[in-house]
Amino acid sequence: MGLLFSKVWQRMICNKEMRILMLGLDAAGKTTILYKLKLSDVVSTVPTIGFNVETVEYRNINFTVWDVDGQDKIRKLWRFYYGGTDGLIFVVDSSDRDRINDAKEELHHLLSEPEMENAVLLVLANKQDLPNAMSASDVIHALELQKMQHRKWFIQSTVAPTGDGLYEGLDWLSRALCSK
Ligand SMILES: Nc1nc2c(ncn2[C@@H]2O[C@H](COP(=O)(O)OP(=O)(O)OP(=O)(O)O)[C@@H](O)[C@H]2O)c(=O)[nH]1
Ligand SMILES: [Mg+2]
Repeated sequence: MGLLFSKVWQRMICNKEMRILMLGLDAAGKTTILYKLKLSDVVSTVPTIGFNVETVEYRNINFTVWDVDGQDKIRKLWRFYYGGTDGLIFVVDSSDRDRINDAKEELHHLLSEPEMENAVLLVLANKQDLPNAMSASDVIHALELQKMQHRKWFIQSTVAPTGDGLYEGLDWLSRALCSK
């Protein structure tokens, strides 16, 4: 698995600085995914503002995961740290039917930010191993992805702890970003 991922990252090197942000509700699987990618050591920091930021730097790629709990003050901070995001990875707990609507609202709120204007969107329908998980097409409808007219997006089913689907998702992202 490590080898496959390193190939994906090799392809992501296209002589461009890239900012990739990974977000999603709490417990969606973001940290698990970040570790699974094992690019190098994940740097986890708690800045004075009091929330977690996890970053991975690999050549031209800056990969950042923010703890987001729907607070507007955190969204305002992205603006401070980042001029714009090239790729947004939005992680969903597909088994959490109770909160899929919250995830939808969070996603659409995020995408309405000016910094996200040119971002391509990769949705990871995570936790597909759980018996009650929604399928990727259920997640498309629940998140109303089909309504997005002007954004390049892709959905991928994943199981973060085994890495299933991550390669395919990142492969799409690298192609989408390098052809931008
Ligand atoms: N069954 C199953 N469990 C998963 C999967 N992905 C993550 N988990 C578990 O879900 C829990 C939350 O995962 P995290 O990676 O900590 O989630 P997170 O998005 O980083 O959560 P916050 O840091 O709280 O925002 C952990 O117990 C993971 O082991 C998956 O695909 N399947
Ligand atoms: Mg986390």
